[in-house]
Order: sequence, then C-alpha cells, then structure tokens
Amino acid sequence: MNKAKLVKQIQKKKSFLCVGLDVDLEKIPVHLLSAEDPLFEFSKQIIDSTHHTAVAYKPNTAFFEAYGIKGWQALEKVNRYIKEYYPEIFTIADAKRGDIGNTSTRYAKAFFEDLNFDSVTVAPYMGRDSVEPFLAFEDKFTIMLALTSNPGGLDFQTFVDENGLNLYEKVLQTSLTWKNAERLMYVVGATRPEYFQKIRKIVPDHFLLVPGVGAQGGSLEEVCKYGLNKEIGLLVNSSRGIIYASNNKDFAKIAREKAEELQQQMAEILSVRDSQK
Ligand SMILES: O=c1ccn([C@@H]2O[C@H](COP(=O)(O)O)[C@@H](O)[C@H]2O)c(=O)[nH]1
Repeated sequence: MNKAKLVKQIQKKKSFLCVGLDVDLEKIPVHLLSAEDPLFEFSKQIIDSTHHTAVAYKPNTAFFEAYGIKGWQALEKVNRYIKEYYPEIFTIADAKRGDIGNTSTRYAKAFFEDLNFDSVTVAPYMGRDSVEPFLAFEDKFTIMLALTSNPGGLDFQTFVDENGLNLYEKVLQTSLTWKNAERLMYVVGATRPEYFQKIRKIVPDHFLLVPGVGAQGGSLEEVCKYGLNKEIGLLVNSSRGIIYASNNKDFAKIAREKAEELQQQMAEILSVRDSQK
C-alpha cells in the first residue's frame, strides 16, 4: 500500500486507529478454544467488528509465533483475511526484526512477499545495513523503533552523546540519510508525550506508530498535541484495551464499542484542529 492510500483512508474514516492483535489463548473467551483455529477465529471476529473504526491492524507476531507452526499459519490467515475483505486497511507485522544485511533481506521477504504485510517493525540497533534491505521494497513500510513506550525504553534511548544528542534523536536523524528513507515510519510510545514536539522537528513528514494508549495509560489528546502533522501522520495503537475489554461471549461487541470510543475521540480531535485552521 502507498502513503496516499493510507492518508485517504484516514481522512475518509476520520480515524487513525490501529487495533493491535495480541492474541493470547489464555485471555480469549473460552468458548473459542474449541474452534479449529482459535487464534484466527478470535482475530477474525475482532476485525469484523472493528474494521469500520480502524485504518490499521497490528498483529504482534510473538503472540502467533508462541504457538509454533499453527501460530504462523494463523498469522498468514489473518493478514490474508484483512487483504481479502478489507483491502483498504494497512497491516503491520509487529515483529521487531533486524540483522546483518543478507539476513534482513530474508526477514523482509518473509513479511513483505510471503506473508504480504504492508509493513514490519524493525529494531535499529544494528544500523544502516540491517534496515536498508527492508526499505528496498516498494509500497511497503519499515517501522523503526525510535522511542518505545516501555519503562526500560529510557535505559538506552535517551542516552546523551558528546554533542548533546539523545540516542533516539541520533537514530531518527541518521535514518533520514538512508536509501528509500521515505519508506520509514517510526515507533514512538504514547507514554512519552513530552518528546513528540522534538521528534516532529526531526521527522515532520513521516508517520509515527504510537502504541501505549489504553492498557499502558498513554493519553490520545497528549499524543495529538504535537504528534499530528499535515497528513495526520499518526497510527495510534490499542491492543488489550480493545480486544480484551470483555472475555465473555459479547467480546466482539464490546471491542467494537471500545474501538468506536477511540475513533470518536480521534474524529473530535481532527474536527477541532480543522476548525482552528
Ligand atoms: O514501544 C512499543 C513498541 C511496541 N509495543 C507493542 O504495541 C502493543 C501495545 O499493546 P497494548 O495492549 O495496547 O499495551 C503490543 O503489541 C506491544 O508489544 C509497545 O507497546 N510499545
């Protein structure tokens, strides 16, 4: 998918919601455990009940990989289902890959060609040659970790160098010099709203994937204050806050209500912003 299609969908739905599919068999409603493929069945019902509110789905691959071959098959089925029934929706394999060049090429092929995701998350720690193989794929996006939402995110990412630059700033600045840098997006945690203004100065035009709203306590309003750009430029993710809002038979209905709540807050923020233009 290209950026123009993503932006068009965001404007049409008045939403920049990404629903995270962190499918844990210990958390899904018990009646689904007897389904032939519970990982897929749960994901499918969540997708069918939230697709009108969401512009992206983000299966976290760990939750599928944990179930071995069956998990990989379910992951492939989930992406294929979205592509078949809701082709306008952007898909993110949250896999946090990255390795020496020839290995990264194989990871990129796995997620972009074999599994056909629109994007994959990548850790930047191994540098240019570990990320550029992902960027070689046209109409695919590489979402690089910049400033993560977890408490340990500050262990290294805010380390300051001799020029006074935080590590996450160095990562952002350096990545802009890489080939096909326009195919980058960046992960910035919703739990770090005080950093968004600085980050937007370095990457004013790139999309930011923002996890941490909902279960991790991040605030949508705070993120939007400096995170929004002229094309909206945000994909705000919520996983547990939507998909596990109920673990009874009504889980899909409740997930829909939670997703609608977030989408309505987004529409409201966009309408206030438009009225101030
Ligand atoms: O900095 C990061 C990077 C990735 N994640 C992932 O996003 C979701 C968040 O789930 P919630 O249930 O909405 O908290 C999950 O898959 C994480 O692995 C992140 O949280 N922070």
